[in-house]
Amino acid sequence: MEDKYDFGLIGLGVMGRNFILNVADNGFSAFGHDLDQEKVDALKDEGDKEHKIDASTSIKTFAKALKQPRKIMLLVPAGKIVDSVIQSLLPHLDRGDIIIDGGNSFFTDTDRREEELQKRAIHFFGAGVSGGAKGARLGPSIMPGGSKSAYSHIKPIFEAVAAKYEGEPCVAYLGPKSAGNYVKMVHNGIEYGLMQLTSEIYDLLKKAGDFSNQELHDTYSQWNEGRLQSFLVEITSKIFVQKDDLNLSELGLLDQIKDKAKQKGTGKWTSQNAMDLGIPVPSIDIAVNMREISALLSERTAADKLYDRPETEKIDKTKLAELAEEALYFSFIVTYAQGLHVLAEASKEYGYQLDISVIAKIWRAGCIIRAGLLADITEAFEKDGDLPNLLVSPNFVEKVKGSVNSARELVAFGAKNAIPLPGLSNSLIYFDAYTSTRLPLNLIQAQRDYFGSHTYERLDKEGVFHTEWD
Ligand SMILES: NC(=O)C1=CN([C@@H]2O[C@H](COP(=O)(O)OP(=O)(O)OC[C@H]3O[C@@H](n4cnc5c(N)ncnc54)[C@H](OP(=O)(O)O)[C@@H]3O)[C@@H](O)[C@H]2O)C=CC1
Ligand SMILES: O=C(CO)[C@H](O)[C@H](O)COP(=O)(O)O
Repeated sequence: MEDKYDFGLIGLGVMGRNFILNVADNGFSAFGHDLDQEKVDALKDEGDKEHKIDASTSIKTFAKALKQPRKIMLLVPAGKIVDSVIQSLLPHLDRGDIIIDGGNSFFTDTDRREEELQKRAIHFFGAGVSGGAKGARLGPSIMPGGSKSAYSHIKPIFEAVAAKYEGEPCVAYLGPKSAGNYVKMVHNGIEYGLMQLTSEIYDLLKKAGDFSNQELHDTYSQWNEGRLQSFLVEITSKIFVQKDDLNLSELGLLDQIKDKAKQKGTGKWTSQNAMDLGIPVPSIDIAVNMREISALLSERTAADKLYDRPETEKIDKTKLAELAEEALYFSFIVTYAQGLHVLAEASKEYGYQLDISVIAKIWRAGCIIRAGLLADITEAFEKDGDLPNLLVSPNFVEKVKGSVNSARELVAFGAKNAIPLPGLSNSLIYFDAYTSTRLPLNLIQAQRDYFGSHTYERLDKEGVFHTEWD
């Protein structure tokens, strides 16, 4: 028994290799498996006196090497590969063993897998991991969901390897079934929204303020020292001054990167599922749309030739940076608000029993959307766990009031000067609509009843009404 390993990891790619090294750094013995001999050999080479690590291309050897109940994490590409890895593992597992899918799997796949494995008395966790390669190596945020009783077996390992925020590990049991995968999916939806916002503000600063890459670096670095402090603002500041390895021109690397953004699906799934739940997330929707529009590069180039655009007015650099900081702060708040709103609704719909303050807490460090704001968000939901929307939190009303007008000014400027600010615009539209007692959708109800007898409700009388409009 002593020779057996505490933890097993399948898929020794970007995330898996780093995660298993992190586990070994924290004093747990760990055994890896990948079909690629080179990756297996590279991991074996990491073993030394302090790190008990081994690996094999044989799934049987891998399973035999693990202590029971086996704790096996998968960090393989989402989709059919996860099913095929589970199938290849099953003949070598015993009742009570635990499989943890750490990848970005779609949440209904996780529910299906959990149900199937339950029949064989195997516990299954969907545990989203965020933080990229560096996070996996040095401390990610981990979002586990699954069987509460089985969580006690993996808790010590996850708490040891997770990022720490003021000493607290950025991992917590989130809820049953696919709760962990779902939360990670929405994390990524918010990630899409924040990335879109930081990108369009970069465009605005360049076009309206003639900011150089060095000035963009200085501005984002300065923002990162203040209330916009976040991983994404920090890395963006660094990206602006990254030199080009290929040195093909005088320009920095960023200026040579094609403006076609790829996507693996988690942002789109967030939008699709939010729509199924009836929760609006326009700041995330538009971020997905913008990646889609960006992919139409040749069509965009052809269309560009057909239309003139107005000459861009210029704004004083200091003034523009001030407006942009306020607008970005406003739209970051709105984007988190939308993501958290989806989580609250999904919790009811799917029975996840999510505690939003705990989710905000474990996002404060380690993950891609970590930000100073998350400490304030945690506090808001600790005060009121049933908060329907961050925008109505007493902690946030003054922050929003103090920044929304800059968003208005820039959205108007962008529209007039043909600089697309879609994330900012959608955040503002969402805010204005969500905070309006009366919207013109009474007219839509009238139209529906006019052409389809769909009925309507009245302000002045209870009940459902239909009018013979003609
Ligand atoms: N990269 C990132 O920043 C993040 C990724 N994720 C998620 O984590 C998961 C893994 O991502 P990532 O590490 O980037 O992916 P990689 O492609 O880098 O790694 C996946 C590894 O799994 C191996 N693999 C594939 N099929 C099998 C199999 N049947 N048996 C054993 N090993 C197999 C692959 O081998 P081979 O290459 O030879 O096929 C590869 O080594 C994905 O779901 C991803 O979405 C989550 C957070 C961040
Ligand atoms: O999960 C992640 C970080 O938290 C991945 O980095 C993310 O999946 C990247 O997504 P996409 O390729 O769609 O931009």
